[in-house]
Amino acid sequence: MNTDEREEVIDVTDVRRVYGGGFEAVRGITFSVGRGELFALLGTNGAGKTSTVELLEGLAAPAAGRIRVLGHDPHTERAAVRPRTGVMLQEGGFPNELTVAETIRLWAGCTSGARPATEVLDMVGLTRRSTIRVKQLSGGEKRRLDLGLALLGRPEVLFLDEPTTGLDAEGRRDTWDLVRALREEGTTVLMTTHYLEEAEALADRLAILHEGRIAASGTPAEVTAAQPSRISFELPEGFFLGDLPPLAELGVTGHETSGRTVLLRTEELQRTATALLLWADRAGVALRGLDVRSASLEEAFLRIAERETARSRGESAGHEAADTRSNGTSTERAAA
Ligand SMILES: Nc1ncnc2c1ncn2[C@@H]1O[C@H](COP(=O)(O)OP(=O)(O)OP(=O)(O)O)[C@@H](O)[C@H]1O
Repeated sequence: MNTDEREEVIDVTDVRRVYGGGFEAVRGITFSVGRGELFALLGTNGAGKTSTVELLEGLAAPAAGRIRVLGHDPHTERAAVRPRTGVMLQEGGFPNELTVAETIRLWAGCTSGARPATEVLDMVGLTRRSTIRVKQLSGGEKRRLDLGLALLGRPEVLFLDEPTTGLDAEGRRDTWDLVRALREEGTTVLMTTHYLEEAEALADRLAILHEGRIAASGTPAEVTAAQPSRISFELPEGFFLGDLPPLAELGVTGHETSGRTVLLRTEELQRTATALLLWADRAGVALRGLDVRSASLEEAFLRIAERETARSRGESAGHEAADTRSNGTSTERAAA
């Protein structure tokens, strides 16, 4: 999409969220989502995903920063935003005694321009479960009902908080297909997920949150391209690692060996792979089990989480050291 044409449907600038006890769960995040885009928020447990989504849904006001959804403040102008958005929370909370169809009709009664219940049931694959009481649904079926309710009002913007948690593989694929179809129709989707293959499959862009801050963002390809690629192979019989050309000259930034299997990491995949294959050719050997691949989103995620955890440990160690220096005499006195 040409950036000049891009219509920002969700616009978040330097937003913070502080809970009652003073804990800062969201520490100054900035991102935007264009119309028809699917944006995924990723992060380890407690990174601040739900805290962020709740702000976008207008359920709470940010402690600082600015949020616009469809051009409005979702908290103070909730009446303008809410009818145009669909929300699937992590915990649905339906009346247990109603059937699936009754639940949809009840919600439809409060939704202007609601889709017919039969259409919603079909979209989320619950047609054959329509007369079942909600309390008898499986966890995955409840997630589908949740999604159906979020879709009732034909939302322009859809917030999905872990939409496929608890779904089996088939249910997850069905949900992906549905989300893709909605995006094709122009729905803007912001979702959180713990499934990195889900983000890789669906997201146009994503952000990885860590301790309330955005640690990485971009298209899935951009986020993974920033991580080293991997080349693995078996060392030919009679050869040792030292027989390869110097690894640094091959552009290798790290390596591991396990038995005869060698794993090389490189940020210059083409150069390293070419040099390795030329070497094998000249040496007249075959590299068995040769596997050349870019980092997956999962690898990128794990490396970013490791890096950020190390950084925050380093920062807190630095602060402790600074505290010790500033209180140095008292520590020394205590030790004395
Ligand atoms: N009501 C609350 N009061 C105080 N702290 C809270 C509250 N809700 C969440 N937190 C804290 O805020 C941080 C972020 O929580 P949040 O639920 O946003 O994370 P998350 O990324 O959605 O995690 P998960 O993947 O586990 O759902 C956590 O440390 C959590 O303990």
